Amino acid sequence: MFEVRNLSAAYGQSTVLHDINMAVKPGEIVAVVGRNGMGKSTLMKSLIGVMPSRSGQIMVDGSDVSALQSHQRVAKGLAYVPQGRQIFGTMTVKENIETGLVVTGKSDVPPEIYSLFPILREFEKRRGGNLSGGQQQQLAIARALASDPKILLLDEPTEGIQPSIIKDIAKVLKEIRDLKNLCIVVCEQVLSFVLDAADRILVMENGSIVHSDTRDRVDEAAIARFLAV
Ligand SMILES: Nc1ncnc2c1ncn2[C@@H]1O[C@H](COP(=O)(O)OP(=O)(O)OP(=O)(O)O)[C@@H](O)[C@H]1O
Repeated sequence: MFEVRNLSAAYGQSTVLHDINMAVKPGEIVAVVGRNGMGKSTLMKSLIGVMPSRSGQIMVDGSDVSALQSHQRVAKGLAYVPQGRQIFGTMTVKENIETGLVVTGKSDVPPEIYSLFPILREFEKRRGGNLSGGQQQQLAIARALASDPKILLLDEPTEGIQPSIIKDIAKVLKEIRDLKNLCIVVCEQVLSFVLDAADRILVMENGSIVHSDTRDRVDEAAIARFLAV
């Protein structure tokens, strides 16, 4: 179980996240949607610990990780796929995935990762920088999975990806959820992707969660209005 309680974060004097609360069950995909600048990336960065939170708790299976550094949070089961993917362009595909293995003590890429992303096995020896955007996104997800997480955080995985591949990313997230029973939190702006992938949708405006819907009872028009510029 992943729980965020009254999380706030600020850049200097400017508070960007206000009392965020969410609970994500194993096997659940929760999407946080909102327009540019509403605080989605700040939320992700605070959860993984690349940015400190100001107050609140981040609970992984009942223990608060909010005072821990990022690598310690990864050891506790959090994994992060950053916006823009941030893969290592000069390293091979295999080496990129191996960077995620460090906390597990394993040295070989688990076969299930290559089963989820067969293209990465095929391109194992290629440099990450030579992959297409969609393939790099798969690589970033594979690298995150290599740490054998309980909670997977993804920041705008569809950014810069062509529509047909966006569908594939939604499909693979659901496969990962089913295979590993993970808690998945994904920040997004692409409504079709969210409707495809998420079990629950939270809307963020100006650093607060202002609306929440389960997928089966979603009010698409209401969510679209929040996303309209
Ligand atoms: N390093 C920073 N210093 C100061 N303010 C920042 C910094 N990064 C982001 N902000 C501000 O915090 C707010 C939230 O930004 P954030 O990047 O979290 O939004 P977002 O919803 O992820 O948007 P996007 O989709 O563009 O990434 C914005 O007002 C932004 O200008």
